[in-house]
Amino acid sequence: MTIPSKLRPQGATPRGKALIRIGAASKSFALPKGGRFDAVRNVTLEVNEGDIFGLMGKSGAGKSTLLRLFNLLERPDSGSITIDGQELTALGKKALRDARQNIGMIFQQFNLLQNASVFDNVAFPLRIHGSHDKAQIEERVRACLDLVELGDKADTYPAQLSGGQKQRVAIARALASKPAVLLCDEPTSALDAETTRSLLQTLKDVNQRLGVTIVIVSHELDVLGAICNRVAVIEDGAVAEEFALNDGDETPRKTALGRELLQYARAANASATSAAKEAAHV
Ligand SMILES: Nc1ncnc2c1ncn2[C@@H]1O[C@H](COP(=O)(O)OP(=O)(O)OP(=O)(O)O)[C@@H](O)[C@H]1O
Repeated sequence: MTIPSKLRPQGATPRGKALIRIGAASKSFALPKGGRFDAVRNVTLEVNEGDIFGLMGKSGAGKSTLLRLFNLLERPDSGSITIDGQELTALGKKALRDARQNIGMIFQQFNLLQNASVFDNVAFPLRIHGSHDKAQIEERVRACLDLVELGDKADTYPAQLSGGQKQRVAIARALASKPAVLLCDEPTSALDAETTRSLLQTLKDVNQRLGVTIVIVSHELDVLGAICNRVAVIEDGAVAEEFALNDGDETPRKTALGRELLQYARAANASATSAAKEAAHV
């Protein structure tokens, strides 16, 4: 897939620089019978520009809550959330709305507007952020739909699409405002294995060719092993360990999940290498 340069995020920082800083963030929820539950506990994390950063952990560990702190869908009780140099918790409503244009998000259940066409779903974030230039919206929506290979589906409605196609529309919508960051909450959990593979390839392309930094929550180790360069293992709302997938052989991992993930990453690497070799012989 070739991604035209006009789709590249504006103001992208050089690869390798810290783009996201979560500083000692905590989040608790009120329990129905009184008291509070600590879903995220004192998390400090850095995600570098160009990373595909995975948040892994058992069910209920706090992964989704942590991810939702990144764009203040959940506001932390304490701590800071800095994206592209802006501390989000310090921003007023309008400035936060603007800052969120730099942070796209996709969800397990796609969250598309059912009564709107594919075109209007992708145009939605542009229109609500005050873009009134029809020609510009048209150009941007078409470019985003081409990017996810759904250029021919602009006039169809979500109900007429497969799960994989719905998630592609969600990606196109998330990229419409040229964000530097894409947050993915269990993006492949509702998809079959083959559709998952092709969607992961799209996310890799978005990362490598557009330079979009990706943070992905998944309970599927094969998914994280196939696309992440760095991961954090979340246990009881805290970071149990954090590591780069390519330094796994040298450093013993602290957690069982960390060790298991490395096996998946090696398997993904081996299959990518053999696919490349096969392709080279064709
Ligand atoms: N809005 C909320 N109100 C009360 N408790 C919540 C709320 N959101 C999350 N929690 C609780 O916080 C904990 C962490 O939830 P979270 O969804 O972040 O976990 P997770 O690691 O993403 O789990 P899963 O993989 O099952 O989605 C859970 O015990 C959950 O019940």
